[in-house]
Amino acid sequence: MNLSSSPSPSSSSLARFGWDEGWEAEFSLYAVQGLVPGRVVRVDRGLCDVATPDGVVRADTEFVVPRDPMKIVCTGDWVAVDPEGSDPRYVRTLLPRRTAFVRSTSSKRSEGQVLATNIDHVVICVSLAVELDYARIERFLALAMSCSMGEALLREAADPQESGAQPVVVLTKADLVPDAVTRTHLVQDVEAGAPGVPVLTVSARDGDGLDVLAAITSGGTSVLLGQSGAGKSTLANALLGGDVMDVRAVRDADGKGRHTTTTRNLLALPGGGVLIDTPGLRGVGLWDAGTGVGQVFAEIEELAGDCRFHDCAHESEPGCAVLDAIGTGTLPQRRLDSYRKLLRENQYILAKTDARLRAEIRKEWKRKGAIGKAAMEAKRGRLR
Ligand SMILES: Nc1nc2c(ncn2[C@@H]2O[C@H](COP(=O)(O)OP(=O)(O)OP(=O)(O)O)[C@@H](O)[C@H]2O)c(=O)[nH]1
Ligand SMILES: [Zn+2]
Repeated sequence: MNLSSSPSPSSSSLARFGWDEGWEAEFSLYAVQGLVPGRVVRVDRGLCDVATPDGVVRADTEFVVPRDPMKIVCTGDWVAVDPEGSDPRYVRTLLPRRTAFVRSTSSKRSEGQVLATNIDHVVICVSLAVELDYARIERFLALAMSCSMGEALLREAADPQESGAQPVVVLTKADLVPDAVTRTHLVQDVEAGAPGVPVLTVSARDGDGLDVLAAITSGGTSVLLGQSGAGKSTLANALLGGDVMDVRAVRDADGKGRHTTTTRNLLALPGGGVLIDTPGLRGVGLWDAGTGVGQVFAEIEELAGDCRFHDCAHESEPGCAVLDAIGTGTLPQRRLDSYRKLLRENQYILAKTDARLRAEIRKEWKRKGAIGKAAMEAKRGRLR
């Protein structure tokens, strides 16, 4: 194996973990210092497993422990570690994140928990075994959108062209809806509530639609979100195919055989692309995306408190503290634009959720009405 500290020849093995020209450019500063690039596949108690051109190595995060909990080394991060020879290796720096999946830990705006970083696709899994819950799908979509906005917070010098994570809705267990026309209607229903978001049906059982999903996940890093029982693990296994063994073999490449029993939270997919599955992401449904806006843009909400008008829209109002901050340069225009975009998206989702909710309630009434009518008729029949 090539153990050269120059990233160009040795980092080609990192391509399967998502290494690209952008990361190479970000890393060049550390390459000249002889550091080795790698992607964090697992974190626990101040240590992490890092996939490097030398195989998976254990590294200590002591030198990169930040005050800010949002900057704690996380699964999905790209880092620079010591070259081989130092034991233990240390994580020397964290490359700027492209996206971050953040969960607010409380209703206070200060604390956030980073669940996974550098995600390109948020795959929202929805089971066709039960009736579609549109409000829930929309909550997951809001979450996916907040992931793309995480970048604005964590990467001040972000390229505005970078769009962040893309959501995709996968209707799982499609084999349970054998009628193609019904399946198409269900897809159209979900599409109507999620403009611009791809919606597909997949059956892990008979393999239908798996190729379409695999094509999406083959580029970049994906996470699977969804209710318990939505079929995430089954889909992950289907995407990983027989390559799970191969992944283990790579893990042993550090030759020390110390961590062979631990699980990884980041896996290279055999068809290309990377899958992140962390326990933290599993419970993400508890997160309220609506409150996320104020947390991600806390400084804007704080400024807004000083606006002359209570309901200031920060457009052209006199005495607007937000616009003042733009004027003096303390608040970047890009931040305000991102804030407005997310607020708009949130309002749109909330409005839609309410409409859906009303439709659901109406449907439930009708259903109950029908049951009541049937029961009445049955009773009458018996009396006759
Ligand atoms: N009919 C059918 N059943 C499926 C399919 N995929 C998964 N299932 C079943 O759905 C159930 C739940 O699947 P899981 O993959 O464990 O769901 P999960 O989302 O990982 O659930 P948690 O681990 O609780 O988050 C299991 O009994 C699976 O066998 C499918 O394509 N068709
Ligand atoms: Zn204002």
